[in-house]
Amino acid sequence: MSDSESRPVTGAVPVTGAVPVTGAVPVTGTAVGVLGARGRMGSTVCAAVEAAADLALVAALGTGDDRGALAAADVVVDFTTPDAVMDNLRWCVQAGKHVVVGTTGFDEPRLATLRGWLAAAPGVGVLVAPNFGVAAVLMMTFAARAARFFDSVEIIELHHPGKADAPSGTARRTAQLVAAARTTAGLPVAGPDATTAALDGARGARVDGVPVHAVRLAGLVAHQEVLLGGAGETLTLRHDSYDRTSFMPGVLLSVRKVGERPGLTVGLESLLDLD
Ligand SMILES: NC(=O)C1=CN([C@@H]2O[C@H](COP(=O)(O)OP(=O)(O)OC[C@H]3O[C@@H](n4cnc5c(N)ncnc54)[C@H](O)[C@@H]3O)[C@@H](O)[C@H]2O)C=CC1
Ligand SMILES: O=C(O)C1=N[C@H](C(=O)O)C[C@H](O)C1
Repeated sequence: MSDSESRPVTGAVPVTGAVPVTGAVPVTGTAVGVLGARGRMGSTVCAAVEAAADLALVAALGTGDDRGALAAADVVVDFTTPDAVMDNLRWCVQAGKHVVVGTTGFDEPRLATLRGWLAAAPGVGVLVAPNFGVAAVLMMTFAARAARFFDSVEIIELHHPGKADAPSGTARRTAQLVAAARTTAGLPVAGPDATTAALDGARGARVDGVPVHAVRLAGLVAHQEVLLGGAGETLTLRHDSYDRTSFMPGVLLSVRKVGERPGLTVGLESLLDLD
């Protein structure tokens, strides 16, 4: 969503640009700043923070706003773009801010860079999660556990047409988890496939060897199917986010916990006590 399509956030703090708290308003609870505050996710996060009794929204920033307005924040939440997020992260870590990152685009080189910045900022915590939906995390976890019992696995991710990237961060992470589980079990990552694709892309893209297919369709929000197939049977794990409020419990949990976890945490599952 462009900033010109910004939507209002209801609550005490009008989110029409940088919203610094100058000290005149006493802040109770954890002070939260949001980057990407006028986007689809950022605006939803602002509303969720404002509705939480133990959190206070102290800055809501979009493209071009001065990050200095984050001075009052204990925790910064970033839902911007894969192009913008690393610069934001470097700024926040150097400023000593804990960060919760929902923005996608994190590969190993990016995570390594982030670890390097964090090594120079002891005590600062950053949590990066490709999906804050609890059901989505469960779907990824179940997929990894199921992967070794089947011959084949493929992933279909389906999203709204405004999504900037493909494949989704969730699909990438799912494929990585599935591939790792199959490798650990001594199985080939890719299932049997005798097809010669007549057109590039007809068989999707491979992420760590797992075929991933991306659909962009009006009316959708965020959805994923993991298809697992064996002798005479299949298992389909499907997750649907029908509304962006589905991500808010995970975002707020992360905001509350990130300060207790110095260094880098990847994935919401680290906070969910899954075995
Ligand atoms: N981890 C999760 O659970 C979820 C992650 N996402 C990811 O979050 C990201 C954002 O998604 P949407 O909100 O749908 O996109 P969006 O396009 O609606 O919002 C992004 C906003 O960030 C702003 N922005 C760009 N650069 C900025 C900067 N340097 N500083 C401040 N603001 C900046 C843009 O102007 C825009 O308003 C994407 O990477 C998406 O894949 C989306 C949904 C859930
Ligand atoms: O852009 C989105 O909308 C979403 N992005 C994340 C991703 O790429 O996995 C999470 C969710 O799928 C929604």
